[in-house]
This record gives sequence, C-alpha cells and structure tokens, in this order.
Amino acid sequence: MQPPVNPVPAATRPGATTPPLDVRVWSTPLHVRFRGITVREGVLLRGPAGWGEFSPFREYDDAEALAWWRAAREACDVGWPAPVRDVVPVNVTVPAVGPEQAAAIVRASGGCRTAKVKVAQRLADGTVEPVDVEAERLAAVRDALGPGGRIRIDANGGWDVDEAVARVRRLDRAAGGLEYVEQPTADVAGLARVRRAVDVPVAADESIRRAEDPFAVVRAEAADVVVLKVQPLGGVRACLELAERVGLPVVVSSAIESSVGIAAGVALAAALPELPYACGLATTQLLVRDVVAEPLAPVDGAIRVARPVPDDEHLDALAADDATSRWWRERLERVAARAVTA
Ligand SMILES: O=C(O)CCC(=O)C1=CC=C[C@@H](O)[C@@H]1C(=O)O
Ligand SMILES: [Mg+2]
Repeated sequence: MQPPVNPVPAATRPGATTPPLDVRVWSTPLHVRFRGITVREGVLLRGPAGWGEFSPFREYDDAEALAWWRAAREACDVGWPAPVRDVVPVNVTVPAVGPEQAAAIVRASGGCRTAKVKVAQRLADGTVEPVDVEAERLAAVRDALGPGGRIRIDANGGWDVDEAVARVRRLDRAAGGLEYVEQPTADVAGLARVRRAVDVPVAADESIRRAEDPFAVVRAEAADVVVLKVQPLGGVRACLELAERVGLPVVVSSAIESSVGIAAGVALAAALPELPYACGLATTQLLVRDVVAEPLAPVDGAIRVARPVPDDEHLDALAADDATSRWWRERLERVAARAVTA
C-alpha cells in the first residue's frame, strides 16, 4: 500500500476530542425535490481552522455518518491542502423535472457548459420513469446547452444491466452524445457489464462512496471515471489519497451541502493534480437559502476557490426548529463519541 498523500500530523489529526467552538443547526427547503428530499439540513461546526459541515442524509446510520463527521472535523481542526488551481469548472445539476423546467435550470446555471441530468427516477407507483420522458428532458437540455455543451446522466443504480444498456443507447442519441453515465446499475459487476456493452463511458459513484471496498471497481475494470464526495469519504485528504490509489480520472461532486460543505469539495477539486472533467459542485443552486452572504455558485461555468464564512444573519435565518436542532445535536454527539472509540 502506498503512503497517504498530504499526511496530517498526529497532533492535529481530525477527530481530536476538543469540542467545537460553535455548533449551529441549519435547514432550508430545496427549489425542487431531489433524491426524494424537499428540505436539506445539517450542522455547521466552528474550530480553530474555520467552519466545517456535518450533514449526512437523515436515513444514514451513525456508522455511515462517521466519515461525514471526520470531514467536518478536518475542516474545523486543520483545514485543507493547498490548491493547485484557483477556479473549478462545474456542471449544472438537473433533477428529474419536465423539459421546460430542465432547460430553464440550464439557462439559469451561471454559464455551466456541462449538465448532469438525473434519470432512472422511481415514480410513486414504484415503476421507473419511462425512457421517452427521460429522452425529452435530455433533448431540452441539449437545446439549452447548444452543440458544444456536455451532458452526463446519473441513474443512481436504478437499472438492471439489460435496461441500462438499452436506455444508455437511446439516451445517448436523445442527448446528441453523452459524456458518461454515472452508476447505471447498483452493483460493480453490473457496471462492468454495461461498460463493455456500450460506447458511453461509465462513472462509479455509490460503488465508491457507499462500498465496503472502493477498489473493487478498479479490479473489475467497471468504470472510466470515479465520483468522489468529501463528506461520505471522510475528508479532503482521504479523497486525495483515494484518488491517487484508484488512478482513474476524478469528478468531485457534492452531497447537496451549504456553501460551507461545498467549499470542502472545491478545496478537493482545487488540490487534485489533474481535473479533466467539470465537477458536480454547483448544487447551492438547489437550495432556497444558504448560510453565507455570497454562496459558492458558478460564474462563467466555474466556481472560484474560496472559503466563505457564515454570518449570524444567515445562520439565524436558517436556524432549524427546536425538534430538528435537538435531533441533529444528539446525532452529532453519538457520532462524535463513536469517533473516539473507532
Ligand atoms: O453531481 C452533481 O451534479 C450534484 C450532486 C448529486 O447529484 C448528488 C449528490 C448527493 C446525492 C445524490 O443522489 C447525487 C448523486 O448521486 O450524485
Ligand atoms: Mg451520483
């Protein structure tokens, strides 16, 4: 095994038991339902190195939330490695919406030249959205982007192999060319089979960030690209190390954080030696409100490398109700206690 890149001195290793200087629970509605949620919430922690975000999705258990806590403590306790670039090109994220709304989201994206479009959505009756509906969404996105733009799709593991192969071929035509398909099937073996069957490159997301063994993707030659998210993978340094060991091109993507969490993703994208693709970090656009005066959002299709500081006015405006606050503080305490023994 290679030594970790950017090792953290033991004395300042994230996970130190010192309590944070400030803890604030935030909550905001989303403009559009995304991955089944209409509200995004989490905790911001302040430490000697600045603010960090802890916002594992509600349904994740404490064991899975531990990596998210480590990412927050890294931000608070030691900050991030130095950037090698000062802007990060990003994709606009298009939820499973109708064609007019999809086109409007692309046009309002702050000049993004790459769009990531959600597909394979489960409908209320448990069936998957028809391919014609997906094709219309993609055609509208192509129209709004123009011929020079890039379109990728994300199925969140929602297809089986045969369905993935058929749909990717059809959606590749509807989009006028796909840059890649993200997580077409849930399992690594399925990704590998889809990858061998279609001309469109395959990206692995859940097979990296929710897998026991992220290197299974590499061994199975199941992906051309890996998607890395800072919170689920335990911090910027953990992602840099993983990127080096995986050896495939990386797309840094968000977990739908506030600008404080997005800054960590931007720091990772800025520190990677190579950044051949636009990153999925334009998601403050999905939030109705943010914790900072100037959210990290794209201008001319790129986000500047910066670490915006939340202020009381915004933190107060996003303050969660008592029950939500209590739930998050209790979760934080449980996960922090787990980190001491882990
Ligand atoms: O990558 C992007 O464009 C934005 C982030 C994004 O799509 C996601 C963030 C968090 C959870 C997800 O369901 C989703 C994803 O699967 O990539
Ligand atoms: Mg994904």
